[in-house]
Amino acid sequence: SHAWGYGSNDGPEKWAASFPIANGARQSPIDIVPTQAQNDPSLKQLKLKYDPATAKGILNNGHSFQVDFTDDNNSSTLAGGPVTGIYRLRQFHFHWGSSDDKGSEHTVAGTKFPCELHLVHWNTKYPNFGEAASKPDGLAVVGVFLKIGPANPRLQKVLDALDDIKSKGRQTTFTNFDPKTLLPASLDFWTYEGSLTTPPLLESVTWIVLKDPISVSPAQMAKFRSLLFTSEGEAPSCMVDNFRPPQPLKGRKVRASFK
Ligand SMILES: NS(=O)(=O)c1ccc(S(=O)(=O)NCc2cccs2)s1
Ligand SMILES: [Zn+2]
Repeated sequence: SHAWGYGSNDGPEKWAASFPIANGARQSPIDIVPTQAQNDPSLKQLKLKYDPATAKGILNNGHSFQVDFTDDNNSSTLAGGPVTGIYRLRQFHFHWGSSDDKGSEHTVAGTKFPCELHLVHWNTKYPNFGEAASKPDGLAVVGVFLKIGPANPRLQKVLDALDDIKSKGRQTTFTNFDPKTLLPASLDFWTYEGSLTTPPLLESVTWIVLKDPISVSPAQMAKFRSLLFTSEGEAPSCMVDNFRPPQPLKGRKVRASFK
């Protein structure tokens, strides 16, 4: 079966058995080394247009939690930056650690952050998300680091919903939310060609990792860690350390949108 997780028996070191692409040429995440990233003046400004009315629901999927968006029109889109065409927002989710010294998937010159936000978009040149997810230019994921600091009021609506989705399979409505409020002031980014960081690990993602983090407080991190990997009725297992470690660069170039 394709049951995978983040434990010692089903975690990232075991994924290649069911998903051989885990050892592929463009796997994610990676360690971003700023001094080795090349500034590319041809990179366009990132254009993010999000309509809060497209927020639909929030779900504990047993690996993370995600906020899903209606993606049957171009109300919430990404364009510009390294991509050609228009990509539609599908969902956003997070990865985090059991303590503040780890949790992010991408690292910056070896530095780990306690949490990382991913906003998942799919290329509208394909008929739907599933089709796009299997194409080399099918997805674009914006990554945002979270750094310990003052409580971030913009996170609160998301964190307050977690009480209703504590265990795997729980979902609830989540509307009228603008994910743009979760972004830092600067949209400076690094970009490289990579993959999904969870099975099926498809090599279809143009990664757009923002240079500047947003803040999260220790109390807010505790809310993330209050979720469970497990369903109601199972022996509870805290949802923490749901991150894949950095993967080999294998000759890929990381470009920077800034000097
Ligand atoms: N951490 S990440 O942003 O790289 C993501 C991992 C999984 C994502 S998904 O929700 O798009 N499902 C992926 C798919 C399932 C079946 C076909 S594709 S996004
Ligand atoms: Zn992710």
